[in-house]
Amino acid sequence: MENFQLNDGLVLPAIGFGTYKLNGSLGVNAITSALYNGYRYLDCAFNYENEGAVGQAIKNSGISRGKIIVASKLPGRHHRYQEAIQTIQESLFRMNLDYLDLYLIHWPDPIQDQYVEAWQALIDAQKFGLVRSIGVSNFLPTHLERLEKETGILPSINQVELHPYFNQEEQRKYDQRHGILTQDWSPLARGRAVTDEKVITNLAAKYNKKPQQIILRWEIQLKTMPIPKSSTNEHQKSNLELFDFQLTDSEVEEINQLTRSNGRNKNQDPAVYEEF
Ligand SMILES: NC(=O)C1=CN([C@@H]2O[C@H](COP(=O)(O)OP(=O)(O)OC[C@H]3O[C@@H](n4cnc5c(N)ncnc54)[C@H](OP(=O)(O)O)[C@@H]3O)[C@@H](O)[C@H]2O)C=CC1
Ligand SMILES: O=C(O)C(=O)[C@@H](O)[C@H](O)C(=O)CO
Repeated sequence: MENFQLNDGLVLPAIGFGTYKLNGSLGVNAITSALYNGYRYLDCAFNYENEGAVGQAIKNSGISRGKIIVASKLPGRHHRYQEAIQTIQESLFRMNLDYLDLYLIHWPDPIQDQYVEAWQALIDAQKFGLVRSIGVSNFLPTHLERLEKETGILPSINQVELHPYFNQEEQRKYDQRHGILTQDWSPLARGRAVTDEKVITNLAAKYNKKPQQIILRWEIQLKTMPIPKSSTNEHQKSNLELFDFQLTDSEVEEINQLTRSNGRNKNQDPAVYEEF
């Protein structure tokens, strides 16, 4: 599998595993199975209430801690400096880990407008050794510019909604220009009809692949990192089988053409959306 190297040196695999909705013992089993199937990057969040399940799955897998990249996210209600530090410590406690590999600000929540203070807390958490790398999620260029202006430090990652209906061309270019890796949430559009689009089914037939594999391969060729979630062994395995074929530039462009201005899944526009 190919790798990404972040602006602070941390190396990530080309694809990660999403854990939203994987909670409790069923969640532990699904996440353990993902680790057995070869995933080495787990994405979770304080708000998913599954950090305990992620920690348990890591323990159950028997894989050494240093071989797994673990990421979690700070919720909007804890953007104040002291609360942010305590929340990271609570994430570690829930996961039963000594350090996290990545911690992201989950949403900028621009109306509340405390994300620069939260960023200062993440910068310090990295200095304290609580986290190895710090990033953001759902940040627009205007939010990133403020982080740079007020703290001088840019994130290693920006995790944003990205799938064929919303390809994030502008944000991707901005991130790339600033040395920030774009990571794709809901890379399969959360199971929406995008897999039935003619351009996707035609490419699936051409390459003898599943529609989901065509979409994930397209995201990799956009130089972004998808983090698909799956509760089934079969889908987890299939979502990793992406490295024995390559789309042509014009095929990548054909998939890009599926993007539309209202293509977001739930219309969560970070310019106005607030999540606590
Ligand atoms: N930062 C943020 O604001 C956000 C972050 N995220 C992160 O991104 C991750 C991924 O996004 P998510 O919203 O979960 O949606 P995804 O786009 O990953 O889609 C998940 C859905 O696709 C199905 N699926 C997965 N693989 C296959 C396959 N090969 N064939 C058929 N169906 C498949 C799953 O079903 P099944 O389980 O049956 O396989 C599930 O219903 C989340 O889990 C979370 O970690 C998500 C939303 C927002
Ligand atoms: O899943 C996440 O990380 C979120 O940020 C949520 O907003 C999610 O997208 C959702 O749909 C909650 O209803």
